[in-house]
Amino acid sequence: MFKVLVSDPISDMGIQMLYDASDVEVDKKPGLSEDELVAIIGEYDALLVRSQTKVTPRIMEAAPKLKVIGRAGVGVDNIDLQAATKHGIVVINAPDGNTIATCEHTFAMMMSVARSIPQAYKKTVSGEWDRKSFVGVELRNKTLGIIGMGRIGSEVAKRAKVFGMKVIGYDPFLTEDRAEKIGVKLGTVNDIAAAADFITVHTPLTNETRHIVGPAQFAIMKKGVRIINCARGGIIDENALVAAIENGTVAGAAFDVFEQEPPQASHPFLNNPSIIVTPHLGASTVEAQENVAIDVSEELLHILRNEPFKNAVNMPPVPATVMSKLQPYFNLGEKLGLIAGQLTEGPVNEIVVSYSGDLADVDTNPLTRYIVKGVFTQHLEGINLVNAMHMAKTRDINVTTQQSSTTGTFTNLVTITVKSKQGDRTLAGTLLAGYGERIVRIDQYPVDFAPEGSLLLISHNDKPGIIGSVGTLLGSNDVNIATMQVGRTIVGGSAIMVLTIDKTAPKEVIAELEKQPEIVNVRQLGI
Ligand SMILES: NC(=O)C1=CN([C@@H]2O[C@H](COP(=O)(O)OP(=O)(O)OC[C@H]3O[C@@H](n4cnc5c(N)ncnc54)[C@H](O)[C@@H]3O)[C@@H](O)[C@H]2O)C=CC1
Ligand SMILES: O=C(O)C(=O)COP(=O)(O)O
Repeated sequence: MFKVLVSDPISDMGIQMLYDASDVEVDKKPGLSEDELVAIIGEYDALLVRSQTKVTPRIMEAAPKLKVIGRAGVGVDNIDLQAATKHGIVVINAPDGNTIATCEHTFAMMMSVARSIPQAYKKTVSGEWDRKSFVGVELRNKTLGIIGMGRIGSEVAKRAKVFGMKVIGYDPFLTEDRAEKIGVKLGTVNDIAAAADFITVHTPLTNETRHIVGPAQFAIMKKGVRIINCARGGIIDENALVAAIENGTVAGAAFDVFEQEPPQASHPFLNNPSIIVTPHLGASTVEAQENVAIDVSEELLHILRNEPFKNAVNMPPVPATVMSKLQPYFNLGEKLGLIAGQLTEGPVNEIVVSYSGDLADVDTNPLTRYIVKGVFTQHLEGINLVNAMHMAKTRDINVTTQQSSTTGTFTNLVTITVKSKQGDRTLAGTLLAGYGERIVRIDQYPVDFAPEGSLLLISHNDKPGIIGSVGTLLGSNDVNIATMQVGRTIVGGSAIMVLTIDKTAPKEVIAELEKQPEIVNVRQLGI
């Protein structure tokens, strides 16, 4: 039974599939402190959050069973991604479900700041009929500057065009083609600052975007500009904004997010008549909350059940075209790693992977992850696809890959060499049409077997009678041989025997085998 902790208010309708799953138990405990979370997180396999729960390294250290943190929303700045990767915890988000809600909230804020709706409402309900103080501005023919043209920024741009606004956009990933398609002029942050009547930001908060709108930008803005932030507190420098309102440059601002949430009562925005605020409500619609909870629950179930999942935040994304080419090789890669890892003596220094044939011209990084995970599986506790590369890096283990279109005998070939001080071990495998995964080389020996079940790898001298004596010894100990393969490079030289056996051979039987003349060593491998 998988235990899921929901530590923020998340739509019940959206997580219905978790309640319905027979292998999942859901606990809803919103509003826990870090200490309270640390005390209970150890029993959970999954944690589901929005933006309130700060998922700190301390919480992850106390969570040996935690496999996945699901963020029902976009921003993952409340989750320590580095710590999650280190602990092998997959972090997923639901990036699409709240785009429209946040875009519409941005528009609501823009309209509100253009027409002073919250200020006018406040006066009107207090009994004052003040029609003079609230003369607004129209959006039509005004210039809107958008910093961050991703999902939300692009939707804002579309709506602005319908309102008759000119739009200038800045985003390092916005191509001229795409900008033209959505009718947006490209510009820099300073171009936007100098030309815009309204400026809205839609980037994540990163080192580059922190205070991307600061004193230097306010200094070149047009008088009467209005500023909107429905993305993250800190993208716009809060103090510089207050100063720009005081010196008459900025006519008004609308903020849904703050550098510190919730803001302290003394925060300068809270008693400034030119600034309107909402308490991080961008994604708070019934529809968005249902969407994000459904999306994240679906992925969460896949991860808990070890099923393929789309993209995780702390793993590089794999385009669908690459995924369809690579997926058939994942199992082969992991098993090659698993066998090579078990054969290697002493600490691993380096892993060299070479891909050839069909794998020559595809991004094989995701497959390398499976191989590296396989190599470490028997040696490092908690290794998984999320932390495999991180584990290698933090242990100074070089992972290098090569690609070549030379096919040789096989249409595709994955060869891995695991290097240690005690020597190198090399394995090669292929996907054979109609036969599935085959291991076709161990060190210098050509072999051909399916990597499954229990394997016995026997290094021996190529002398008559050895195969018979191995068979007799195993048979008399009730160990049934399913398949047997012998590999040698020269007649009478050193050779290996690969046996697939129906059940694990007892230790005494392995010891007995090792005593046989001409047998050099015997390794039992689990795959
Ligand atoms: N107020 C709220 O409740 C909500 C706030 N958000 C915030 O909105 C942000 C944007 O969300 P989406 O549009 O869904 O994300 P997105 O990932 O689709 O778009 C973000 C865009 O910012 C761009 N960007 C990154 N660094 C930049 C830089 N230095 N300068 C200019 N552009 C840069 C990226 O290239 C990307 O196109 C999220 O990161 C989140 O922080 C999202 C949902 C709800
Ligand atoms: O999705 C996001 O990035 C948001 O900021 C929404 O946050 P929330 O889920 O409403 O706490």
